[in-house]
Amino acid sequence: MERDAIWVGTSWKMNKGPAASVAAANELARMSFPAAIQPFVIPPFTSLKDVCDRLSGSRVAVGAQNMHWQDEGAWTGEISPTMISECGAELVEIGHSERRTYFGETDHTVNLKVHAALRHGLRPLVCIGDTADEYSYSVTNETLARQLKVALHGVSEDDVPQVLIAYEPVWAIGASGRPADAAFVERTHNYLRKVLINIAGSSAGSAIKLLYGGSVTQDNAAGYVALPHVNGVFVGRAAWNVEHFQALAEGVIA
Ligand SMILES: O=C(COP(=O)(O)O)[C@@H](O)CO
Repeated sequence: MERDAIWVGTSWKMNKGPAASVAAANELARMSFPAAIQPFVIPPFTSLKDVCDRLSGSRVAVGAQNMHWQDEGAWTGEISPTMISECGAELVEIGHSERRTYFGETDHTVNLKVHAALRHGLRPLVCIGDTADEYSYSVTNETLARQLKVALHGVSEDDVPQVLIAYEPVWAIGASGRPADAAFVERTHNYLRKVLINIAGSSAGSAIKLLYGGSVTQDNAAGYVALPHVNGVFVGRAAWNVEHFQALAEGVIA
């Protein structure tokens, strides 16, 4: 993975069964992406191994959408870091707002998962974000600082640069969301960088990749990436079609 690359990725969320995932992965494997871009896709668990196999040796990194923090055990329905590694994934998404809102993910479990991912050589992609209420009460920064501090608690300075952070306002995600305006993203990412430097020190805190997500499209992606401290975008709906994904990735640096 290119150290200074701009990260452009998509989670397919609960879309694409095994056949559709394999077809998409085959298309992605044939595509080229600008050298400055680090593309990644995050398929559902049922397709993880197939997608990893098809994209192995390509420029597209593959991740899982969630995981448990234990290596094994009586945790019905869960997937462990060892299972994810064995599939060939390099990344794991942790703490997406849909998991926090509907499946009981907490700052504490996010922290356990970050440590587990790093122990297993997986790159954690930690999602943080303020709710619409928090935004309207102007406590966005307080919420994000808390989420970041707990997520990275106990992570060594050496490991911190492995972590990717996606700032995704909950009010910006999905069909009912509205994209955050660029000035707000700029202010918020500046603040996040300061918090990261405060947590991890200047060198490690500056090295962490900070992505923006929430209603990113081909029209607005380049505007976000042009902002200071925005090192990429994490995209949902606008990148589920692989040709749209490629176009969005190319457009980010056009
Ligand atoms: O949830 C995300 C953004 O979804 P959009 O459909 O782009 O609003 C982000 O985590 C990518 O999955």
